[in-house]
Amino acid sequence: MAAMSSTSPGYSDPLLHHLLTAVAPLDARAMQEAEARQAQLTKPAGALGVLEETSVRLCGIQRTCPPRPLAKPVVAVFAADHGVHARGVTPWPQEVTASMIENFRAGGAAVNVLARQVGAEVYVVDMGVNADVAADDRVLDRKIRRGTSDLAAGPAMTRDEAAAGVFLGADVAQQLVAAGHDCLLTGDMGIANTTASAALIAALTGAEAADVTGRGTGIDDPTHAHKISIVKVVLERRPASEDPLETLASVGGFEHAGLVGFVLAAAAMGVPVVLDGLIAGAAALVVQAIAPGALDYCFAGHRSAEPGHRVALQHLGLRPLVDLDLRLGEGTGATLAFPLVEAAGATLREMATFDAAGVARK
Ligand SMILES: O=C(O)c1ccc[n+]([C@@H]2O[C@H](COP(=O)([O-])O)[C@@H](O)[C@H]2O)c1
Ligand SMILES: Cc1cc2nc[nH]c2cc1C
Repeated sequence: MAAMSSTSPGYSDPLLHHLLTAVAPLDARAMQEAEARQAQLTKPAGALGVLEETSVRLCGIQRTCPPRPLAKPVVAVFAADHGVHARGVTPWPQEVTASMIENFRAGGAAVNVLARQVGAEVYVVDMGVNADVAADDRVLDRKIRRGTSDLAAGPAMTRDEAAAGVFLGADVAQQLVAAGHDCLLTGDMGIANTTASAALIAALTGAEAADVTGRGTGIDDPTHAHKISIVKVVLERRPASEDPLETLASVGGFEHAGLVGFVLAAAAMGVPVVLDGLIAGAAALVVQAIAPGALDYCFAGHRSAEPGHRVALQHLGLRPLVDLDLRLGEGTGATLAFPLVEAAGATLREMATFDAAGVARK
């Protein structure tokens, strides 16, 4: 990955337009072939449940049936800090974002362990951590600013910063795919980012603050009530006329912006994405608002215990592959779910048909 560029590409709304128009519809012929093949495989129709739909969509994404094996998965952990941290919405000090990056670098975080289990590589992308983070071949410097502004007081970032984040995230996806990665898994790290995620989810779904604001890393009842009141303040101060990029700039985080670009670019390249939890769900709502077809390239890895994630998934129309009460982020849910996506594709590639196996039909 030494070839990965350390400089930022330029950015502007025309570039965003290009990224959006590059997302093609899924390949209908490959999906029809996949459905027909599923019907020939030695099992009662539909008996592989969600794996069947997953396998069909994988064919649509890769534009071929059966789908190619997903041999080189990668998790990109988008990391950033948040001005709203100063409002006391989380019990954890902000420096935990930077120290967890060192833990990722050393291979000791949960996502590193789970990624080793499934043969995925882990990259960290510093989108806006409020600390000096050393870049190396696994920790990429894409820092826009050292943390967003306080979203309760005004916009978290400028529209240009949000667009920059989208392009930086897209650039990371492009470089990972150029390096041979064939399935992109989303991850995130950012103390206080569940507040920004709740605000994004409420803004983009119309849900009430109280229905999307959870306990994040773990907060008591008074802090939870305070966090809900902060999200309410954010929703009230937003202008009604925002477009999705403005909403991202207004209430999101730099990691959300990076994730938006990462997902859009993966879709534009025809590469499947496995989404993680609450933070990825919030970013995916921005993607849905600007390029709904890009969601066809996304699998919801899991459902987080955070209430806002349930709301986000419903609005996205995505069914989570696993539901294990995880509420960690980092890409842990996406990484755990990745083998299910690959298993779905393997059924189409490897299962015998009724004719080949000589099994009688009903
Ligand atoms: O992904 C999730 O569903 C999720 C749910 C709760 C917490 N997190 C992680 O916890 C951190 C933010 O929590 P908080 O309480 O500081 O807002 C951030 O690093 C997230 O990755 C992540
Ligand atoms: C320790 C710790 C690890 C995390 N991983 C993702 N978010 C996190 C938040 C905390 C506090």
